[in-house]
Amino acid sequence: MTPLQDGLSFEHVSQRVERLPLAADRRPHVTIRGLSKRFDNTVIYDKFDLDIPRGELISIFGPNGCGKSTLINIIAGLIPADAGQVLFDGMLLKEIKFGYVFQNYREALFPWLTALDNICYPLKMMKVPNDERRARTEKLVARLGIKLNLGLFPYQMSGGQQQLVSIMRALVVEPEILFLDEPFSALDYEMTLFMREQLQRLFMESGTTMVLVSHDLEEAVYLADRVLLLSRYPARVADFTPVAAPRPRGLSTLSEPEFVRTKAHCLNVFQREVRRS
Ligand SMILES: Nc1ncnc2c1ncn2[C@@H]1O[C@H](COP(=O)(O)OP(=O)(O)OP(=O)(O)O)[C@@H](O)[C@H]1O
Repeated sequence: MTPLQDGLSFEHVSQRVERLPLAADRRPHVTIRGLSKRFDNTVIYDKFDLDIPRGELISIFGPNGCGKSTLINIIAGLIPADAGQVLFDGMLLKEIKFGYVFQNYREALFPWLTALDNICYPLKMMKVPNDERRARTEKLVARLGIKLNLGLFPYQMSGGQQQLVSIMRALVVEPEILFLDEPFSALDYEMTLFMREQLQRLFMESGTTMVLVSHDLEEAVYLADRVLLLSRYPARVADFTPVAAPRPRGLSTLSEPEFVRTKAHCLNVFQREVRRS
């Protein structure tokens, strides 16, 4: 067993996990039409259109400040668009269940609640009875194969464990879509590698559509079914690159010729967009 921080180990995440079949149809899960957003005089999006396929993990990558976080924040309803429409299978955000994982897990968890109570919290807001809340949370943790003492408070957990609790809290409501804004950027490298495997496992287990903002091209390609490459603002889709590598992906994936080619292609598109400014 490869020991990691505070009782987490690589062993259980390295088990081969069979990928749940994707939904047979490839109709878009999210449709974005005519999205416009400006901050002061800066136009970040101008009549932006995008389809996000169902059951895929989409990484968003692009030049600094191009509008990656703005895009997921608008889709997730955290900030308003100036114009345009975002629909989820034809429904509005308020009609669906979704989750959001913030970069700053330290501020995202309630420090006075245990891991279990943090994860249960959204169910409490949904007025799910206490017994059922606990049962659903324990079932989720067991299903995901995560070894974590749920009686610990955030200050007793490593950064990775806290972020894992944040992700489980987002998943406990069985969201149709999960948004993650640079979820690992505050973690050290060892924990980042571990958490990538955890996220891949969660994605394969749940089949939830996921939209991830990443600053790390290798991470963006490694985790994604497709990489959304944005131009500088006003942002447009520079490319929406499919990543063909089979799952579960591991360290050997990084040196496979197809993976290396895909990453090089994304880097070329990125550099073209950076030079365009
Ligand atoms: N609330 C705001 N008020 C004014 N300008 C903002 C606001 N939020 C974002 N911006 C600006 O809009 C642009 C896009 O911001 P956003 O955070 O979406 O970019 P990003 O691609 O996620 O950035 P980064 O690569 O730095 O993470 C940036 O130039 C940013 O300075």
